[in-house]
Amino acid sequence: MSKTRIYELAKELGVSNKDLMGKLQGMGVEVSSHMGVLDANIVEKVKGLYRPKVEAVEKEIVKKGNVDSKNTQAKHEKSDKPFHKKDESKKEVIKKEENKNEPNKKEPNKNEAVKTNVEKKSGAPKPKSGGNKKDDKNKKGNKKDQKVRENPMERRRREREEEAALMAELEALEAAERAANPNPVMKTIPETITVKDLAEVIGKKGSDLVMNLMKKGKMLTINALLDFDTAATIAQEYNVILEKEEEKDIMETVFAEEVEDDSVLEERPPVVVVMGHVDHGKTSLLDAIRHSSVTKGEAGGITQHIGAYTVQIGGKPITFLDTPGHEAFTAMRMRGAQITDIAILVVAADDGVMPQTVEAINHAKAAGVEIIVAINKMDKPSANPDRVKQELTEFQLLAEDWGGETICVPVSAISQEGIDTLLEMITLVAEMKELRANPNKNARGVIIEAQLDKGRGPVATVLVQSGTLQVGDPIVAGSAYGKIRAMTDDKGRRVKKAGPSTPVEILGLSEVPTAGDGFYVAESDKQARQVAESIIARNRENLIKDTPQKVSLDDLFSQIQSGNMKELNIVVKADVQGSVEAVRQSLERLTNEEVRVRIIHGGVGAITESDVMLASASNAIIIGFNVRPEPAAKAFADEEKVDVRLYRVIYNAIEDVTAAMKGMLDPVFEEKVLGHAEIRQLFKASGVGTIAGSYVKDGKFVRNCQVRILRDNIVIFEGDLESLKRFKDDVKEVAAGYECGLVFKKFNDLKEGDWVEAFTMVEVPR
Ligand SMILES: Nc1nc2c(ncn2[C@@H]2O[C@H](COP(=O)(O)OP(=O)(O)OP(=O)(O)O)[C@@H](O)[C@H]2O)c(=O)[nH]1
Repeated sequence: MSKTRIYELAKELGVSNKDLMGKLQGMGVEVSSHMGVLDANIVEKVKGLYRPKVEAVEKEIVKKGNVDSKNTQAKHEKSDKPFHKKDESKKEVIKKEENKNEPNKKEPNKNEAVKTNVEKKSGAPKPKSGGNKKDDKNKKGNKKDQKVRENPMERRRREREEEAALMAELEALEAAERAANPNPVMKTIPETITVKDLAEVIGKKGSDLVMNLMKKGKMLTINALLDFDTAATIAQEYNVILEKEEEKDIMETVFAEEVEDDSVLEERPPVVVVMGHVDHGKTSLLDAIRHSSVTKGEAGGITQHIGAYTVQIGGKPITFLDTPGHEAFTAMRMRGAQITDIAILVVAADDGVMPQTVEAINHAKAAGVEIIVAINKMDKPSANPDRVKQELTEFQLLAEDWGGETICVPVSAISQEGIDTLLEMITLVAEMKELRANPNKNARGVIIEAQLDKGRGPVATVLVQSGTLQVGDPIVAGSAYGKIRAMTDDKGRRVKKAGPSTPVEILGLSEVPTAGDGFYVAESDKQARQVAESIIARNRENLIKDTPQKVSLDDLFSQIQSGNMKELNIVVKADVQGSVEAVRQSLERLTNEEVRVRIIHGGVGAITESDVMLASASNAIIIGFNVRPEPAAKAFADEEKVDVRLYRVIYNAIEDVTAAMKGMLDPVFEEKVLGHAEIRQLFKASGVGTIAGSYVKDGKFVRNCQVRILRDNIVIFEGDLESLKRFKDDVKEVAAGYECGLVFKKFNDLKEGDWVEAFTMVEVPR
């Protein structure tokens, strides 16, 4: 019967001699040293004792999914198949499991462990046969016989061979691992991440990651926050490459353009503005409308004034903006607020179409707003509605009863005549326009007016455009933000909600917002504050960067080329109506396939702030004939970067616009001062004239430059330099600190002490 020494069996089982000897003693086998010899039946018993533990550990690993069952089986059957990394982890577990039983035991080195495992599974150090278990068992028996017969030399050689074979297997294992995972996994994470979340990203258990970090000397809890770089370094170990998530612009989140599905849209009331010439009855009409609804039983108040109000007509609400006039309307538009659906154009029946009526028409048209004409003061004996209708035809507003499409309603704000009809017409037009909005979402809208109330703080009237505004909503409007503390409707009643087209007064903003600013409901108070802060920062930047340039003749061509410009809007102001019409016709005729030239407003008189406002809101240029901008309008145009061109001859304006459209405007020249010289002595030379002996004080004088001569700071001559001399010679240039002789073209009336300024005209890029 074959005999096995204790140390040989210990090696075969991958346990320490001490461990094995302990086990043997427990079995009642007498052992004195690790050189002791064991009978085969004892060896089998010992192996039987160790096997369940090994198998249990293996089963556990399979259960954990660390080893796929197929692989395990294959490995039990085919020991010549290359190892997988998973086997390695299994070996680690086996080792740990065994070490647990014997805490003092030194861990065998990696290769030994691998070897032991191979031996355990195959029953032979490195069998090359792919035979069945039975065969293996037989071989095992042979091997033991062989071991017993081996002399120490042979044994060492065999061990070296086994080791080499195992090393080769290890290498193969690593290669297989690399082949199985050729590319690292890419994942994105935010700027910071908790250990737990990072574990999830790299597909590990949080506790495992904590352990790993601990081994590296980093004592972190599962909820500890890691910065991106630390997280990336850790992830790399797991073959995961991390990238930083792009920070989503909070402004984009809040201001994202709304694309609404048709199914979520519901009918909303129209928003109406009243416009017209001064004294034609805008305010009276708004009062009459409000009054008519109050007398029809609407409780509350005429007294309450919140910048907008809603009236009910046949159960259908209409919202009126309480600030009449096209300036207020365009000022809002200039700030980007498009809130009006319908404009009521008030024309006094006894006065007819007047300059501001024309402005109102053009402002409304430029905004693409539907116009309903209210022919007012019909109670007056001098009322002549037909004349009004006639005059309106000049502005492409043809009354319905004259075969056109413009609704004209004769009314009297004083006698209330026709007010009901006017309101009915508004609801009719609104229906035709199919005004709709989604009420079931966070609200958005516009600040209509705002002020600081001593007791209540910033108070703002807002018009909800979509969604439903609610008390408690975190709101942001320009640089103002806050949680809505309270809401009041136009009748002075406390309300909790306000849907589309509803005006309400709100409390709770951090500061007074600007009329025309949009308001948005944010996801949280924090987000509202962050957005407001971003807006403040952006405004600060804009102050430095300045307002963006609007369209100008100078860059018209490049804008046409880039496809940004499909329409050239122009406001024309002239000294007489004839010029306005002449210019309108000539300019509109320049329309070509690429650009439509559109005169959005034409009028007689100086260029006003209202003109600049319209131009700014409609991205238009202003052309003036024999008129100048009012001082305030000039400053306003500079501020708004509106291009204002002034001409005395219509032809020049047409020529400029034509050239601008073709990108062929004449180059622009700018004066550049070269230097100054003082005339110190005068000489007369026959055939030359007067030579001014001068001293160049600063800069330089060059041949053929232009000059202006100043006497007591008054320009007495401006023209060309005939010749520039140093002593008797003509020279190209004389620098500061040198004397020279100057001769001026066709000018000799000089005095000693006169100053000469040399300048040249240089072309500047447009
Ligand atoms: N007879 C008569 N007078 C009217 C009517 N509507 C307004 N008025 C008078 O016309 C004058 C001007 O009316 P407002 O309502 O102030 O006109 P407005 O267009 O608001 O004027 P501004 O605010 O200055 O632009 C007032 O004296 C009104 O009493 C009307 O239907 N009939």
